[in-house]
Amino acid sequence: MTEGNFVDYVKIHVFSGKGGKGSAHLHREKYITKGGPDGGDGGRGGHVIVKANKNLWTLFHLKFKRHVKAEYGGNGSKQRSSGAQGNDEIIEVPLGTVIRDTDTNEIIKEITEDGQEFIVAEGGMGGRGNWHFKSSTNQTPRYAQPGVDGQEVDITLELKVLADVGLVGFPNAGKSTLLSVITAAKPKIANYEFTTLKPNLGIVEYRDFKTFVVADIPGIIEGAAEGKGLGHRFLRHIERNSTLLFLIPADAKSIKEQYDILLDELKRYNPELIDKDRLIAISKSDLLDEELKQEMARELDKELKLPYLFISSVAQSGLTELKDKLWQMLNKEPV
Ligand SMILES: Nc1nc2c(ncn2[C@@H]2O[C@H](COP(=O)(O)OP(=O)(O)OP(=O)(O)O)[C@@H](O)[C@H]2O)c(=O)[nH]1
Repeated sequence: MTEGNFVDYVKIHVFSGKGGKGSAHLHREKYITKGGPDGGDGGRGGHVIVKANKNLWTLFHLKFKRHVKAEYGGNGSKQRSSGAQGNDEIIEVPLGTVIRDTDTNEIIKEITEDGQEFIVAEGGMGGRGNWHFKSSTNQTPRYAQPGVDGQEVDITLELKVLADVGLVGFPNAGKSTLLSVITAAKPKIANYEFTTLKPNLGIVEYRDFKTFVVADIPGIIEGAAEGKGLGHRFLRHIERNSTLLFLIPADAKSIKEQYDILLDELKRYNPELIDKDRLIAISKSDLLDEELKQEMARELDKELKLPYLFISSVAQSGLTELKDKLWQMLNKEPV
């Protein structure tokens, strides 16, 4: 799908470079005295490599790239000199990209770590020059190997969106409204297994093209009561998720109490979730006047042992601070 700059599916035809020819050069003097083949080896053809870049979040830059072709290896030449290696072609992709063989639809590789490289089409080996064969009785002095052909593959790149921030809150807390005001695009989710849960995912475009994905996690709370199957399937897709955002409406009877209930549900559901960083956003804070807000803040400072902030999707307040805070939490050095 394509929405703005968000592209999560592209097909590319890749060719690696053919290896250079080995040289069949004969050195005149040596030919007479020592049997003279001195042709060097051909260089390897360029590979086509898929490489992970953690600063990317979309396949948009590949949208119009139908073909990627790496350079041929250079031919060998006289005096045993080897041909140049063909330049590799690098296709940069975000983390979470799955590479498939377009013809068979088989997964060739999943790109999960920054800097990870995977050769999708290997450059052909260069041919050996004739000097390798000079003592061989069954080759003529003029014999040198041709370069090996490059590979030609159709690949499909698919971006599997993993959430960075999991949004947790009871129905009516304002989750959908928040997502609609802080996110720019909605990743395609139709093909994923957790579709039945209809998680609400959105991409937050943060300053300077940095982005993160926020997922409303309906399955966690409701799933806890209904049985764990569905929710667990969904959870696999939020494994990268490193921060939990609790959304609690300002008109809740007690913020602390709602938070404790949500946390308890999460813990019962999957204790590992509790290891993630947590932030509370008090939604619908436009319902509070300044005095009330300050009173509430004084209380929360005493009661809560985690950061919180007031936001309002309707009044568009506190949203920049929220994004800043989330970004900061997502990018802190691991302890
Ligand atoms: N005053 C005020 N109302 C809000 C705000 N955000 C959401 N609401 C209202 O709160 C109600 C629930 O909002 P939703 O965004 O649908 O809440 P949700 O958490 O997604 O609810 P579920 O889909 O049931 O899980 C709606 O009537 C919204 O209009 C806000 O910032 N201020």
